[in-house]
Amino acid sequence: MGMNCVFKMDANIVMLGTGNVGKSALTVRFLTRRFIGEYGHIESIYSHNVLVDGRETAFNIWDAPCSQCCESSRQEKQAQWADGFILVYSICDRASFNAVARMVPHIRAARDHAGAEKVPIVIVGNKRDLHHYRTVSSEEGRLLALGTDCQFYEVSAAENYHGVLMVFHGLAERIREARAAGRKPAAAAAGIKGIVKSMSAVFARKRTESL
Ligand SMILES: Nc1nc2c(ncn2[C@@H]2O[C@H](COP(=O)(O)OP(=O)(O)OP(=O)(O)O)[C@@H](O)[C@H]2O)c(=O)[nH]1
Repeated sequence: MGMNCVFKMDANIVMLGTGNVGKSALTVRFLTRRFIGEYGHIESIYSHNVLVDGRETAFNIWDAPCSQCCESSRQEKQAQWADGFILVYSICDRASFNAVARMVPHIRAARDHAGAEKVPIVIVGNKRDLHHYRTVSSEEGRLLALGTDCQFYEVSAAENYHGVLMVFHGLAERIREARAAGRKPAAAAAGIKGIVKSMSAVFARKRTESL
C-alpha cells in the first residue's frame, strides 16, 4: 500500500451551477456517503484522500454557494486553481440547465488552447429522484455533453451514493489522462479573464431570468 504514495495525485475540482441545484449535497455525499438535507451557504474547500483505480488521489473540492459565484476575484482564483470542473444542474430546473449550457463553451474557450489537452468537465444532472417534476430530458444532457466533449451523469445526491462516486472518480480519471497526455492543464492569463467575464455574464443573466 505504501507504494501508492509514489503515484499520489492532486485533483483540484470546482463545483459550479446556479443556486439550489445540489452542489453541496453532491460534495457532502462524496465526502461522507450521507445526504443530510440542508447544507447552509458556506463556502468551503474540502480535502479528501481516496483510492481511484488503486491510485491514491487527493481531492480538493471547492464548493461555493451560488450567491457568491458572481464575485470576479473568486472566479479568477477558481479558474486558476481548477484541474477540472463539475457543472451541476437540476433535472427539474430548466434555467439551471441553460446556465450550464452557457458555461461550457466559455470554460472551453478560456481554458483550452491549441496543443493542450482539454480541461476535463463533467456535466451532472442532479435530483434524478424527482423524475415526476423533470423538465430536462436525459437526452438533452447527453447531447450537450457529447457536443462539448464533456462527461455526463444523471444522479440523485439524495438517493444514490454510487452515482455520485462515479462523477468524482470519472473526473479524477480524466484529469489523470489529461496530465499523462500533456502538461498539467493551466489557465492562460487571457483565458482567466475570459472565464471570469463569461461566468459573471451567465449568472447575471440567470438572476434576470428568475426575477
Ligand atoms: N430530492 C432531492 N433534493 C436534493 C438533491 N440534491 C440536493 N437536494 C436538495 O436541494 C436543496 C439545495 O441543495 P444544495 O446542495 O444546498 O444546493 P447548492 O447547489 O449547493 O445551492 P447553493 O448553496 O444555493 O448554491 C437542498 O434542500 C437539498 O436537500 C437530490 O438529489 N434530490
